[in-house]
Amino acid sequence: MQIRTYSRPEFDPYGDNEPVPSNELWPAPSATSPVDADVTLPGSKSQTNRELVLAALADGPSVLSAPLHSQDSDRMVEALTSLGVGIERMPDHAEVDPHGSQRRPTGSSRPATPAHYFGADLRITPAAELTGSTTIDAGQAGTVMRFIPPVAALALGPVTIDADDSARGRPMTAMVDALHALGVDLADEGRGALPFTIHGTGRVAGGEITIDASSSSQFVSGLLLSAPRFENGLVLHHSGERLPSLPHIEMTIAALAARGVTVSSPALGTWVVEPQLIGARDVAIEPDLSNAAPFLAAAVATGGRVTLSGWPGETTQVGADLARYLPLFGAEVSLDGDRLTVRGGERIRGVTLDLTTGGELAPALAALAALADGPSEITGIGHIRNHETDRLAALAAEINGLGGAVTELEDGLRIEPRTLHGGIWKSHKDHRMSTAGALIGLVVPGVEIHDIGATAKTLPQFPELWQRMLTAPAEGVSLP
Ligand SMILES: O=C(O)C1=C[C@@H](OP(=O)(O)O)[C@@H](O)[C@H](O)C1
Ligand SMILES: C=C(OP(=O)(O)O)C(=O)O
Repeated sequence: MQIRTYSRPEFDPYGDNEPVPSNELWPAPSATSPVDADVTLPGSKSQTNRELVLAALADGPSVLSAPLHSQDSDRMVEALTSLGVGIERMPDHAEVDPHGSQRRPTGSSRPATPAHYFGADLRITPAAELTGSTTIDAGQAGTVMRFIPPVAALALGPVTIDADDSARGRPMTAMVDALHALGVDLADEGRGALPFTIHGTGRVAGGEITIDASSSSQFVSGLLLSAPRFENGLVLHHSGERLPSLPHIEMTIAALAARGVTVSSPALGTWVVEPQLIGARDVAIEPDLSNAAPFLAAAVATGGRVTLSGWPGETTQVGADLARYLPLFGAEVSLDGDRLTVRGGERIRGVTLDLTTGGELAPALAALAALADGPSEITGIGHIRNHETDRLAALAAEINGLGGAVTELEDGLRIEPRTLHGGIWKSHKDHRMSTAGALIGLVVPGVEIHDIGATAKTLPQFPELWQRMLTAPAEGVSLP
């Protein structure tokens, strides 16, 4: 067992030593031959939840096409609805081709059905006035707990924001301090954590503030998304030593720009937003490239091929970096139009990787590294101890539980090559832990995942899609 000195205090990597009920175990399917599959995935969580917020604050109705439908997006829809925003599920596209070709619904001016269409489009109608007197459940969604408080501050009346027990420990101090500094009346009893109540007056003064966003980029994104609606706009400085997940901040700035809002950055770690209208706009959501990580890594793990359709030509999604990370493990990556293909090599190489910008990809890449024939070091990801679980502790515990040799570093993992064996892999209520375990289970017989249901956070179809990747490769992978 590794000595853990850095873990989140409440983290218990081995669980409570209670036996896991066998009916809650999901036997991870084994790949009996190299995977050879076409895959289609639903919309990006990060884009869906940003566009929901921006559409709610915009100057007219917007339609989101091919949004994600999952726990995280449902929590965002419920939060905005309870503040008075109109969100309507539009009738399903008339002709859905789940295998990727683009078709226009008959007799409709709506855009062609995107290849990654997995459920209703959404029409969002902003409220004339956001209303409080409500309680919002952020569930496990970091995007809800960090994007909604500034929106709630714009509402009239008290808004209490809470989260799942497992998520109440995620950092919120930067947001609490920011809102106080912006003149918002927020009662958190000095805890700097959820739950807290914001007593909105229908307006936020705005101004110049400094925060430490080193524990999550979502504080910056959350403040920028609402800033155009602050009376004096926002000048935001980040003061901490590091700033993780920069592409997610770029995604926020790009989403604002597409709605006519300019965010200037006169210096590194400073953003300026003038008070202005947020434009109404119809937006097509891209497939979730972070959720693509375990699927594309499956090609590498099995020495096979996986092709993902709907790969965007230009994107701020950090998952796009998989195209340069997977070759480090020995894969070949090629792009043909919107189809990205990953082919695994004869062996899986160990890697040295700084994942500061893409911590979200760490569970899948660490699982792949645990299957490599050489040592790996993945660093720059101390902040992922603040994700759904302490991911560094959880990955070390679960990989070591299968016979691996993983050492926790302060900001990463060192992974030595070992032959892994079957056993129980706990998800720690973390969707990316569930999918990382499934990846290892492809090539290590007898891996059983506790709580595959955790994948509902961002990809409720994961078990079916994963199974189909193995059993229906010729037809492609998709759900009707
Ligand atoms: O803004 C976003 O959509 C996200 C930002 C990142 O958060 P952190 O900066 O906390 O890592 C990422 O890990 C998370 O999954 C989604
Ligand atoms: C860290 C993640 O989620 P959240 O948006 O809840 O922070 C994640 O999806 O990997």
